[in-house]
Amino acid sequence: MGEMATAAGVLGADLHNKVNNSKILVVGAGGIGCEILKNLVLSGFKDIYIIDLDTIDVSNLNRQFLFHKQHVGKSKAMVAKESALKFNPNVSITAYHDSIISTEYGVNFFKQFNVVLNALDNRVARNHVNRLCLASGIPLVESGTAGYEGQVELIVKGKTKCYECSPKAPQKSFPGCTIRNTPSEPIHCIVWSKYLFNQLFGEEDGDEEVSPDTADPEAAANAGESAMATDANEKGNVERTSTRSWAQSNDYDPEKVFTKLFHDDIKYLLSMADLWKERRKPSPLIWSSIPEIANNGQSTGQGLKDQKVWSLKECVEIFSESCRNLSAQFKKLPEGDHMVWDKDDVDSMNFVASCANIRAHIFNIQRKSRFEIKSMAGNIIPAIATTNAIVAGLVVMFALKVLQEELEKCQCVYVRSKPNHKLQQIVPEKYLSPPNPKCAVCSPKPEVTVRLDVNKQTVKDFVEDVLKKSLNMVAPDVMLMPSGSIIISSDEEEMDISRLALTLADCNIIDGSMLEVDDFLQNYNLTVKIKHREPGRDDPLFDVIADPDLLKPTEEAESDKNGSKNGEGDAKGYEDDDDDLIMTVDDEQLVIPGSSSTKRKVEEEASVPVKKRRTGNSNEMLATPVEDDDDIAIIE
Ligand SMILES: Nc1ncnc2c1ncn2[C@@H]1O[C@H](COP(=O)(O)OP(=O)(O)OP(=O)(O)O)[C@@H](O)[C@H]1O
Ligand SMILES: [Zn+2]
Repeated sequence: MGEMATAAGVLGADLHNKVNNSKILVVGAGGIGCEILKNLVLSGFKDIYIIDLDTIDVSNLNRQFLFHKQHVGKSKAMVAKESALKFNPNVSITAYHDSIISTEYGVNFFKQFNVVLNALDNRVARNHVNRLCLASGIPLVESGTAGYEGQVELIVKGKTKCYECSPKAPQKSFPGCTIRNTPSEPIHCIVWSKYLFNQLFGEEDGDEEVSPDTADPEAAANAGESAMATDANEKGNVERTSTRSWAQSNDYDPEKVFTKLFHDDIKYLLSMADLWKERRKPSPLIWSSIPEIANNGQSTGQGLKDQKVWSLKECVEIFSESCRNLSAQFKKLPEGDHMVWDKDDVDSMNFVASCANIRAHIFNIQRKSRFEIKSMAGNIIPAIATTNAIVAGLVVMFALKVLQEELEKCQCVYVRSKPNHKLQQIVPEKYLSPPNPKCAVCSPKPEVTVRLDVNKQTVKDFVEDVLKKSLNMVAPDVMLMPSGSIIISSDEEEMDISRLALTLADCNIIDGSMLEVDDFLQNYNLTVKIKHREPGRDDPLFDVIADPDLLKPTEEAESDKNGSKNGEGDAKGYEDDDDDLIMTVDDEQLVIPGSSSTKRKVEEEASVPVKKRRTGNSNEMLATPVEDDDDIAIIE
């Protein structure tokens, strides 16, 4: 009784009633999701669905307060439900231990809710929920945090921009040649070491080669001339059956592995002389005479072991030890099974940190502490419980406004690490951001151009890399227009598997071809125009361009690459999928929809009043007169 009266008292009878009768879906039961669920239960929501695919890890316990030690290893969704019910046993909570990206949760599933609240940690799932909410016409409250920064926004089809309206900063990826032949930054060595882990102990992936790449266009002229080059195959990989079988046949002996990777392969690279014409040469290391190279003044933190930069000798010792431990673990696995790299596993992390530093030394790159490597390798920004709590509070406030049909009050809100000049740390935008009319997802007739080499791209890579990884589809069907001939069918029985190995050109897909792509799971149709292009050494294998204006060779389009990189072709970077947050202060993200050249960052940096600049903007809603000049307060 008392509880009911309190809730109605705070919300008012009308909203209280709406809250009582609404049905809500929470996607994700992690840092933000737990907070949201608690807020919903305490605000009087009575019918809540929650879904999470994961189980509880020890590292979640510091901030995901619905979970305790005894829950480690159990389903997040199920435990979150049980814990939240303790606050109010009269609430109905339906929990799914499952991925939201599965066929069961299609448009009809989404349609039963009044509002969907995202509490996810990766772009793939966020894009997917975005599409399903657009397709089912259900409002979506999207949220994310990164350390002290956070963001909450409402997405309603036709009224606001969608999650995919503005291009996200491309996930970092590096050309294979840089990783394998010519690293120049610590991250290149870290990525290489993670690949090495997978080649030796993890899931072997042909895109994660660690041996010298003799097909490097920069060295093509003289690759293969050295005495050692006899074993290079036509794909440019030094033939050693596979790195793994080579290591296995040598019983993972640290000295042999070391010599192969850090001496022989480096000698081989040196033989590709063209690579070193304008670069500093790498220096091969000899196992029996590792030079004494100490921390040489690099930052050593405040004495914390993890924050010291290991000496080269220490690196080699740690490499040996972790290599031995990992191979012992690996041998215990059933035939065909493999390990999964985990930043929190001591040996896995030590292996990557030591290999990265040894390689860095060889290439004259600064070595890093284990701590720094861990955050780079895991691509981690530590989660802050308070930011999650603030964001989750805002999410539920947004949900209340949606129920009251006050969409105009749901401007995007930013939580900032430092106060702005008005001393605000929780900063709303002044207006709802309108949809981008050229959005490849929510515009009335979505269309993109994909530039690639039609003679090299295989159908399989087109599906996996372009349609799935870059355009985030789940089960695409592809028809070549205007004939309507089926190139790819998501129905396995209909699909001619032998076609996957063909190139696009083999299937008559050439420069200027038009494809109709349909993902029935997402209710998403997209027209894809193909533009033939042969990528250079450091170019991604393909790129996706949503805004046709960017293709015109005008000065502006050339000088402003924003928006031209919706998807990064070479998706072999160091990104983990649970890393990208919607909030960054990277100007890549700050593109105003509909305008290819105006960036908010630019607006703030220039002292020209925003009002003035806005009038020149082609976009109707953004051109609305503003009250004062500092309306958009997001920018660092
Ligand atoms: N496709 C998906 N379907 C359902 N839940 C998902 C999906 N993708 C991610 N999630 C869940 O979203 C939640 C995001 O929470 P959070 O950002 O706190 O991550 P975490 O994995 O709990 O912590 P951390 O990544 O910091 O170790 C996670 O519990 C994750 O399992
Ligand atoms: Zn959109």
